[in-house]
Amino acid sequence: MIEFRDVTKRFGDGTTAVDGLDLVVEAGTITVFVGPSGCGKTTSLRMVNRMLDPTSGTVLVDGRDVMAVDPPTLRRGIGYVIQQAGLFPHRTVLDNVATVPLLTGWTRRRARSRAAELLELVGLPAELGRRYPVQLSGGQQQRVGVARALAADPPVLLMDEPFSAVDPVVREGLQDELLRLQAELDKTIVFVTHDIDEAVRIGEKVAVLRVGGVLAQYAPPAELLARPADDFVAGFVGKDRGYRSLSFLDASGVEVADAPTVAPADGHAPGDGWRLVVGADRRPSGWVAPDGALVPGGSLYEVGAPVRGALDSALSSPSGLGVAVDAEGRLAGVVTARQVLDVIERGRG
Ligand SMILES: Nc1ncnc2c1ncn2[C@@H]1O[C@H](COP(=O)(O)OP(=O)(O)OP(=O)(O)O)[C@@H](O)[C@H]1O
Repeated sequence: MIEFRDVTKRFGDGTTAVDGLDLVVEAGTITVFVGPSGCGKTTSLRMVNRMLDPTSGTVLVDGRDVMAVDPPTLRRGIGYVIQQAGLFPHRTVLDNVATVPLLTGWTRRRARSRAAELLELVGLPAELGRRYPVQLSGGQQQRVGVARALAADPPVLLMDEPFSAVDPVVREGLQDELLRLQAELDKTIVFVTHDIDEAVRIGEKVAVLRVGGVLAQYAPPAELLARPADDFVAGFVGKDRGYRSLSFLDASGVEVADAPTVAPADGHAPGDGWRLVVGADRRPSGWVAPDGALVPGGSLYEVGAPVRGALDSALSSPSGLGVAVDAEGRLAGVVTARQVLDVIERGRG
């Protein structure tokens, strides 16, 4: 657990970067600090591992005031990942990851074998270990950065805009990977970003800061989107927050109905209404229109997934019927947008 108790940081030139921050980061969770440029996110993060010291107030890690622990000892228990990974350019990928274990006195052999395990853990092929950082893509470098921070198996991980230098598709992949890793490793992670979409996607709790380093709201993402504390938070979480909040409501309340289906081999004769093309494996592959034309399907959604996927499936379907599948991709049934909206309305209670 990490606790900020009335923490203020003022720099020599009089800038107040963080102002009276009170906040508890629960152990084993991902907490995201988000806010506009200059709102004190990085400053707050750096007070956890003593790259900066507070002007007043206390930062505690597992109940201990960080000021009472000498920085090298403190940092051994705290991994740190930054934008563009911050890898050593003249060391191989494997040696980059092995750096911290070597510093803590491991033999070279043991450190390298741990590094190889970690590369696998973050989803990188072993042969990349022999390359130099410059020979990797941005996304691969970020993975190496994460592997390096995990090398000493620290209980706490600080991540400062780790994925902001990569394009949106790679970034989503890295976010998924982080969520997968966290499910396995159960670290206490503080993650800084200025991107609200990233914050609500990966954060279990999100702290929104405003310029001047004041905490505007600290809440789980669904609550932040549904009930912003004030106009600043509402503006920051954005205009389509109503739609985005559908990512947090599950679609299991949406009853699926049987769909009229045809087998691919049945041909595409004109007929009554739309029919879903379903193969022998029960996987849907498109629609036959009433005039017999074959039309590609809209998006599919998995039963029990967030309601956003169900609504998108219905809205994107040429027939107006969203297609639900099970975990193996087999047809479960169809839904209309109206049904999904009814579930959303009921969810408002
Ligand atoms: N060493 C310093 N000396 C003086 N002012 C500083 C120093 N470091 C940061 N600041 C100021 O403190 C405020 C908070 O900076 P910080 O880097 O924590 O913001 P941030 O929210 O992480 O911003 P960004 O998203 O742009 O990285 C800013 O006004 C910044 O200019």
